[in-house]
Amino acid sequence: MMSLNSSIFLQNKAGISSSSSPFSGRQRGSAPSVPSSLRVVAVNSNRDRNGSVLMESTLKDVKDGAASVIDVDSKSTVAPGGAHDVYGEDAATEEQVVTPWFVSVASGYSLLRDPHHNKGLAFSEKREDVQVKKLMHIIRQYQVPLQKYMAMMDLQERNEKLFYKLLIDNVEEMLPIVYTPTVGEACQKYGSIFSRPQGLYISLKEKGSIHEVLRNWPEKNIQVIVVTDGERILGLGDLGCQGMGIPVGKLALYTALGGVRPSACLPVTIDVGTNNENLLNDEFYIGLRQRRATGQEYAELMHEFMSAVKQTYGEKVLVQFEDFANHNAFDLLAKYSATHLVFNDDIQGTASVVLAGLVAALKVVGGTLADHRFLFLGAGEAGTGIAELIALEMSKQTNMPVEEARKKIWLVDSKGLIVSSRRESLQHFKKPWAHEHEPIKTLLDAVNDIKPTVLIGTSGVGRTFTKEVVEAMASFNEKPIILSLSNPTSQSECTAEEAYTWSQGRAIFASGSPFAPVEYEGKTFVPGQANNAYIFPGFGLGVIMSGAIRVHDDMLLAAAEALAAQVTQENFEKGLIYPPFKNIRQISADIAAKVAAKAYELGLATRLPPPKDLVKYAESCMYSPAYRSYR
Ligand SMILES: O=C([O-])CC(=O)C(=O)O
Ligand SMILES: [Mg+2]
Repeated sequence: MMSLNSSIFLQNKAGISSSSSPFSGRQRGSAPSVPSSLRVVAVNSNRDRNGSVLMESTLKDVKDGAASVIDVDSKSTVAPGGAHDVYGEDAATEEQVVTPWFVSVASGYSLLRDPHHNKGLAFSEKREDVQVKKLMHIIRQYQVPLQKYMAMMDLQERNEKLFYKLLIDNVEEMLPIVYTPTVGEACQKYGSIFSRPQGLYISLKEKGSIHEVLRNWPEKNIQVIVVTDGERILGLGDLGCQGMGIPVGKLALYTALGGVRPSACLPVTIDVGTNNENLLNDEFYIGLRQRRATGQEYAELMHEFMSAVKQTYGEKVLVQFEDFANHNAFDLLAKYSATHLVFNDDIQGTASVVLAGLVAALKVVGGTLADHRFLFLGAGEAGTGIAELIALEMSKQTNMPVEEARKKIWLVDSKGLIVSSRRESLQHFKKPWAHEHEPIKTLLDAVNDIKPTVLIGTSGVGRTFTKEVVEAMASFNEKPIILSLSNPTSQSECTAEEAYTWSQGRAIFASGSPFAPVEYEGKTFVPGQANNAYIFPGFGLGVIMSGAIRVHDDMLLAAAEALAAQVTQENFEKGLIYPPFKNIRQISADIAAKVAAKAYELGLATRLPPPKDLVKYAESCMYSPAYRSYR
């Protein structure tokens, strides 16, 4: 095995490949130490900007990214969004003058090639808006969503600020490109469309050296890691290390929707192999060609990763688990939630967004949570995660024990209704839902028997809410609530059009992936997008800005309530149970404030004293992609 240091190659949000990954042949040889000529430049640059010579002993700090060029805490109103912003740029207000530099001052050719600082043709004047317009014009000319995705990824590599400006200013149009559904297709074809590595790959071959691999990453002050092992990418199954598109996409939303600065975000894919035969036989597959490691081998690698993360980035780095298969997802969350700041987006983020939609929907259909009956198709991470959060909220509202609240919630899995006679053979996360009932095999029979008011699809299997199922829901509910949450669009349990048509326009419908508005009998229905993208960016911001050290369920409830409160009468009239994404940064600030307030209340926040106005504070922390003036 070649040395780890020799495998480093830095590019912006750089892909760094680890020694065993297929990219490792690209740049061998030199260790990643800073050439001495650059060190001299670093000294000079600091003499120029600060008027005094940097002490020799601080050179290493500069190189390691530990030295702060701008003392943000004391000189800027911008708080933790940039408090550890080594180069001061992300944290600077739009009016502040900053020096664009990494180890050396970037200028001329190197400045143009550095995506973090590049402004394209806008170096002489502030022409960012024109560039956004031009890029949108180009992207709209592509007919194929995957081409748009590739153009966006290319832009992210070339000009980071422009990428985020474009995404923020056109969020409703661009979300389906950089996120579900297109990101799903991108992951499936990742090997073929691959041009530059994004994120950090850690494979089984790095066992024993994960700490060193993490240290290869160019940014040192990481606040959020999104990590996957690629075993359950959306509803598409095992995509091995081609799942990297998901952490990259999720973190793009952390920045665009939640204002966490890009340099604080680290996408990670753990490569333990894949059981996907097509990928194993695909000549363009980019990961380890072996079947998945499991059991102790898997657990040890993950444990080393979790320990290395804490060792490298400290207690307060948020680790978001994403798209792990059920068994690992539940085990990892249970194992690390007491010792690390961890959050599972598929279990907890999805739960929070769905609870928010239900709380909002009750304003239309009436009743409290406890007055309703819930039936799920799918009893994995999302299904049981949502069910548990609903039960928790119901129990808080009514003072009934959570065990009682659970009895109003039924789950169907691939073997039928989950009932007590199946208890022995059930996976542990399904056991709390095994209620007393006759066995029922099919969803349709379960719907007709349980007569739910709310039907939620989390099965990862498309088109399972058939005409008969939706018609049955509409036969005993004036306004049936139907949520088709599986992603991407191909896996959605039914389409928006089917839900509205088969319920004669009475369904309150939302889906995980976006659907266009539907005309039914002269009325336009706008389906909401029940996707955790509403929650995790603001949730993460709230955690970071309060310095929270653990995630607590009450913080998820707080996020859900904050989101539900954003749905207006105007939204309801269109059939929406979520606010439009175009206001998402404001919504995220609000969610962040509520999550932070809860963290303070629970004694989990370490940034003291608490800011007086948490919403304003959240806003002040948010990264803005506007070009800065370079001197
Ligand atoms: O990524 C999404 O769109 C939502 C999600 O977490 C999943 O489906 O796994
Ligand atoms: Mg997910």
